[in-house]
Amino acid sequence: MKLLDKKNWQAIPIQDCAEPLDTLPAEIARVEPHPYLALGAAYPDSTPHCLRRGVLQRLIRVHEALQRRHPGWRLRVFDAYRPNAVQQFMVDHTYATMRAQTPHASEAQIWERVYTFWAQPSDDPATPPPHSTGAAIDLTLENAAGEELDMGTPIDDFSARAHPDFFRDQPQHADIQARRTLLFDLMHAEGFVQHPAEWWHFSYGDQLWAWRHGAAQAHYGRADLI
Ligand SMILES: C[C@@H](N)C(=O)N[C@H](C)C(=O)O
Ligand SMILES: [Zn+2]
Repeated sequence: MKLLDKKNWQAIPIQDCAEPLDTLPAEIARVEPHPYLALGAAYPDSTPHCLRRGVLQRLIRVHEALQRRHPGWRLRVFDAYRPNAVQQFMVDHTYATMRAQTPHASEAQIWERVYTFWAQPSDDPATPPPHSTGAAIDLTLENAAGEELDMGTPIDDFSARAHPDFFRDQPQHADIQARRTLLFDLMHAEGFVQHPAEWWHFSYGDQLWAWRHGAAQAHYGRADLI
């Protein structure tokens, strides 16, 4: 299952608007400890809990809209800014995990699976992995009791169940599909686009956004280069 053709979106030109990275406010919940820090990823000059200013402003409006619909509920951020070195670390980690879990699979089969869910690490400023732009975010919802809602899979579940519409024709899981649809609708209303293979990944203004949005240019390139 290859859902993204890199040729389609990584060729889109980037005109970076040079907004700074801003830290997520306390009212938006975070997955703690940060999952990639916990795995040993290094962030020597940065924190994963930040986004480009305009992207964060949109996310705060999403959060306010969620609270109008469901008082006390909060967005819960799993990952936001991710330098290219961390992208490489997580791709290597996922390859090693899949290698151990499927010893009979070929290298090509495993890489195909890895790159269904991860963008290719790249040092080329013309092809930044989405999270390295500070314009992409992985997130879910929590209720007023601070409990993470059941979205059908955890974030970074690398299976077909991660597909946003996986539960759409399963009436017994209508509650899960309704929560996925709620997250999508709230994010979409603020201009975010969703990754076609992952219910939890959204972005605004990066190349993937431009491709899915039909825009001629992306607004955000690698955040460490501005
Ligand atoms: C795997 C997930 N956490 C993720 O962020 N995937 C996208 C496609 C990425 O690597 O940018
Ligand atoms: Zn993501």
